Amino acid sequence: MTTKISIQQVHKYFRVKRNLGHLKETVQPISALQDINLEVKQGEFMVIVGPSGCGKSTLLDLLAGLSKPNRGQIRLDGNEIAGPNLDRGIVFQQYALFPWKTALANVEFGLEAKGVGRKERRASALEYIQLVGLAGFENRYPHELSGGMKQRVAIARSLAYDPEVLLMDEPFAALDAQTRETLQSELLRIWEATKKTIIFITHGIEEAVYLGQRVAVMTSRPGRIKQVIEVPFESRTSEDDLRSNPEFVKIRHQIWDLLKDEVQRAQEQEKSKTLHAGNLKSNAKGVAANG
Ligand SMILES: Nc1ncnc2c1ncn2[C@@H]1O[C@H](COP(=O)(O)OP(=O)(O)OP(=O)(O)O)[C@@H](O)[C@H]1O
Repeated sequence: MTTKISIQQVHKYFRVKRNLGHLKETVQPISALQDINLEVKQGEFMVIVGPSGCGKSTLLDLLAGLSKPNRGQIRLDGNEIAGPNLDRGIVFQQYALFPWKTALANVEFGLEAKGVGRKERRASALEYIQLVGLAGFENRYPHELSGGMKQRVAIARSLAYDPEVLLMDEPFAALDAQTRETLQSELLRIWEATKKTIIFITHGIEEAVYLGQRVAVMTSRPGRIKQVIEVPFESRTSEDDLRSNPEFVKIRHQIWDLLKDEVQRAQEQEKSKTLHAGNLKSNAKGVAANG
């Protein structure tokens, strides 16, 4: 199968200002991603899983073209990603819908950006509203829709302008467990129907194994790809209860084994960051009291 996205030796760091209390403010680089290498095939469903703060969203921003790597390259169909483009659709955790537009008008918006005529726009938007299971709700405003429905609109909007790749950053994380499971299987159905290449980011191991044909497991910060696990289920949508399939349970354990040390390390990083910030505060107070 042809390579759709190629990530080669990507490094990303941020410059962070540190106020050392009594000392001058300094700027330090924080390494967010280190030596990321990953190939995603045309039509593949690739899931990226990793502990909190490991750089998942940073990687997605690079793929979206919202920021640039400090080193390395990301290519789409062999061309280096130079910025945001309609060839990539993004779905975020927060629905990012226009509150003053109906569900249909929200979906049409992407088509407007692409210069599609009014009549065609409406027909196409209705088709996508139907694809995500929202027929009958097209004239509702976002505040009249549940969280799951809003996320369906967001997915329809991203699909409507027919991107090559769908980038999804924890799109179901804010939903309740039942809605999340429903949307996971809906997404698989949509993926099978549209044959899009999907890169899906999550914290959830079960979600990763359920959705991904392959799951890339990341290390704690600086994020690297620790291992890529194949999930060899032919058709996820035709299996009744995939989650209790022994192979599913085995892969879930395998990923947890890879992740648990990383999660612990990420928690320790978080703790020391909080402690450090606390010390700086009390240092600064001490200086103020002494001065
Ligand atoms: N603009 C920025 N400036 C400075 N540091 C940043 C910036 N964006 C991200 N970081 C840092 O880079 C690291 C990776 O952040 P990122 O949001 O990509 O992680 P994540 O894996 O998506 O986290 P989460 O799962 O909690 O959403 C974190 O330590 C974060 O604090």
